[in-house]
Amino acid sequence: MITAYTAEDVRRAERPLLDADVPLMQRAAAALAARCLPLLRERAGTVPGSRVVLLVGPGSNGGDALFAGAHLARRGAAVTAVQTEAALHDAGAAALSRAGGCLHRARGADEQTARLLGDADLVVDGVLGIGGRPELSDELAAILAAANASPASVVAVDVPTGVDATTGEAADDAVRAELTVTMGAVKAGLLLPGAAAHVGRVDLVDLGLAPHLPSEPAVRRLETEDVRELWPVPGPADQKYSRGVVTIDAGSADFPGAGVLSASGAARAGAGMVRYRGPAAVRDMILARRPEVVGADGRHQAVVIGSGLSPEDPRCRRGVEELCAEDAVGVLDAGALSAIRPGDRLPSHVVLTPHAGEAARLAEALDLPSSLPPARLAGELARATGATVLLKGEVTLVADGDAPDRLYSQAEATPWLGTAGTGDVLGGILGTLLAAGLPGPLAAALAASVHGRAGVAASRGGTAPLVALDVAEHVPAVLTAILGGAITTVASRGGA
Ligand SMILES: NC(=O)C1=CN([C@@H]2O[C@H](COP(=O)(O)OP(=O)(O)OC[C@H]3O[C@@H](n4cnc5c(N)ncnc54)[C@H](O)[C@@H]3O)[C@@H](O)[C@H]2O)[C@H](O)CC1
Ligand SMILES: [K+]
Repeated sequence: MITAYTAEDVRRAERPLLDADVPLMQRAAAALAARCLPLLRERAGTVPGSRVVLLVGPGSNGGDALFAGAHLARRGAAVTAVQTEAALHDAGAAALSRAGGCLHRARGADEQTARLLGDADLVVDGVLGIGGRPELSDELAAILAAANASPASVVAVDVPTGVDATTGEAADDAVRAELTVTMGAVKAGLLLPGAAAHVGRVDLVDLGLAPHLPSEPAVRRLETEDVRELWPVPGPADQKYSRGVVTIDAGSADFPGAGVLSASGAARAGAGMVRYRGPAAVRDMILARRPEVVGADGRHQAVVIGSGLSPEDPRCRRGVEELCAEDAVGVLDAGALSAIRPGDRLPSHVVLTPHAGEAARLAEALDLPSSLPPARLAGELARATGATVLLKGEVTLVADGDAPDRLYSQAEATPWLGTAGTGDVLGGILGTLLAAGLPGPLAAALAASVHGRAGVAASRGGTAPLVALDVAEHVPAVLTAILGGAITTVASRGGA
């Protein structure tokens, strides 16, 4: 699991170490230089004679870059620091000079700055770190635009300049890095939607901050090993009812396919049983495709309501009222989201699954500001309803209904998933995880992760169009790749 923290959390965690004279900046710079070396070798062939440009701002972020530049200069690279402001980290600048590097004071993207950036093999962005605000002066924006246009590899120090370390809000010209080397702790903003196009790979440098960070990170991201650990795998004593029964209440005369897609997502994610409740015509269509679905309502552990329903369909409001019960477990999607009214209180095992447009409409219906950045919007919707909110997008966010400021952020998805019906499949996968007993926020993050991976697999690694049903059909292969080892162990233990 990746855990990420606000800029304030990180500043607070650094303080005791700085007070104890722990040389954090020297460690950060050495680690940064070590990560730059392979990129330089890849780009320029060898380090001696390669061209490195450091973009250096007024604060400690510039200090990191300058000390790292000194390391690279000692390895034979030609290092020039392009200074964006008069103020500079003095000790860092002195170290770079001693190592043979040069300084250039930029005035916007002046001729020399443009030439240096155009000829560079590697650009190190040390303009602003956690002290940076995303509003850029015209001069700075011009320098960053020239860096982004350069053919060089771009490495951001701590946070790409122009990206807010806590919220992820990004200026248009914010640095677009291939690699972000982040210091001490992953910054929350690096995992949030606005930053996604800017951060590239994120590599954490351990500075010993862990004991000083808060126990609750601002943002979490599940990784492959978390999916392996959390995904419900049946044991020898399990049977269909103990694994979990999901009822699908989706699909209507106009959108019958939503029922098929939602039921397929649930079935392929490994539900003990999938039931369908809804019009006979939709049921028959589901059964023609998925004979394993049970066409009669009955006991279940979770219910998925709303995909392929118009907001006026009485099933929507009925579904919301059903899930307002204290012990309710389920998913409200699409049409059912429009049936939520101010004052409805849902438990956190109920997950709302809006895309951006649905989230904005729901916010309006609940008298909340609708133009908030995604992380705030997800949190406010969770706070207002009590439900867990899964806000779909390139980066999917999950806000915990019981602790709305606690977020999960999952970024496995491919843009090929932007096609009709993939959200219905997600609702089904999520229903299965809820029916298996996972808590709302964890089920939502896990569903988003596996759905995204299934999208990548269905689009052959992001190289081909997919249809929504493909996503459901690829869930087992994704799980095989992740769980393979773990399940073999269980099976051989059972058989021995
Ligand atoms: N604390 C440590 O010892 C360590 C820090 N590391 C690195 O330090 C930076 C944080 O450094 P800080 O000096 O606090 O902030 P910045 O370098 O980001 O500079 C802030 C500086 O810039 C001005 N400013 C802010 N926004 C703008 C803007 N949009 N345009 C122009 N100027 C702006 C602001 O007023 C300040 O003067 C951290 O990120 C790490 O890189 C080490 O890594 C670990 C030890
Ligand atoms: K930076």
